Amino acid sequence: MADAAVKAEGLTIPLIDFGKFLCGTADDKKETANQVLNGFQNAGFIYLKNTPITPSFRSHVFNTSAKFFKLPMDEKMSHAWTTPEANRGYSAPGREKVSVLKAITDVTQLRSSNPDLKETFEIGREGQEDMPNHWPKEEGETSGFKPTMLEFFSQCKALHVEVMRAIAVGMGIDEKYFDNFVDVGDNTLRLLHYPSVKKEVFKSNPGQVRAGEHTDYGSITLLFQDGRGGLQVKSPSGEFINATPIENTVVVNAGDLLARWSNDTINSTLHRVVEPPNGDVEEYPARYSIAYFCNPNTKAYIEAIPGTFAAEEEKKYSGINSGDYLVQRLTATY
Ligand SMILES: O=C(O)CCC(=O)C(=O)O
Ligand SMILES: [Fe+2]
Repeated sequence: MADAAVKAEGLTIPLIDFGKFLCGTADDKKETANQVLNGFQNAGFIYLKNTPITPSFRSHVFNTSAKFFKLPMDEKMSHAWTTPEANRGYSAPGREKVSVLKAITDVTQLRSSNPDLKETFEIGREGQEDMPNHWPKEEGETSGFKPTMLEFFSQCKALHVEVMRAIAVGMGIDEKYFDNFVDVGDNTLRLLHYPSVKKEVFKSNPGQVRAGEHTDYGSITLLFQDGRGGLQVKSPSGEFINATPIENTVVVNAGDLLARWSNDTINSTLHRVVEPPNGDVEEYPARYSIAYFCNPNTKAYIEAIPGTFAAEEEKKYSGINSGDYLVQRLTATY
């Protein structure tokens, strides 16, 4: 059994040694794969330690991200996010309101009441001619930004493939079953900055959050958080539970498309970012996190994974094109 990273109100999020999947004995590998799959089938969330992404590189990526957010607003706005199809660039605080509501009018109402207290910068697969990435100038504080982010993108892409292999092994299907579905790397690297905020802001607006409750859309999300706290995951009994940071772990959660792909045997669980837990301050410091949203290839056709249904009529969803699904979801969010 894996240790628990989080355990409260019927929510158990396992802390899994992923090194044992990558480099362990055959038994270690199978046992770890089972832990990964069980975590996604129950909490919808897992914590991974001992991934190939080193602590020193991770910290370099966080430092590089912070330098981008320190740029003047007009420079950041010159890289503004434009369309759901491209899903690249900078979003100023209040621009995106993630929400469980899908109607655009409702999202607009929500956005004007309690905007998310965050700014983000999104990077997609490099080299897509019709959707170029935005890159800050390779000079001054942001010199080295592009090679750092491209390297991180590619390390995360590789980790996605390995986590999908663990799911396959857990399911008892061919370890490489998902490889051809995820090899292109149609993923999104999102840098997040939650600016420092006075405690008073939360006190005077009980509904105020740093990021509203939502599920992610794709296959899995690799979430790298700093030590500030505030991430919460919804338990089966409906309570939001702190997903307390554990140094050098990667929080991984299943997204809606993986839930659908697994015929709802895997859970895509609601989560949000709220006022940090240690409230004995006048002002909370800034929080930084990085979400790497993994998706099946844009062109992949997604229908129930073998073994997640016994008979045709047990398939809960019709097949769908991955890219169409994601654009549809993103269109409702911005
Ligand atoms: O910042 C975090 O810890 C969570 C971010 C998140 O859930 C998202 O961007 O989808
Ligand atoms: Fe999320």
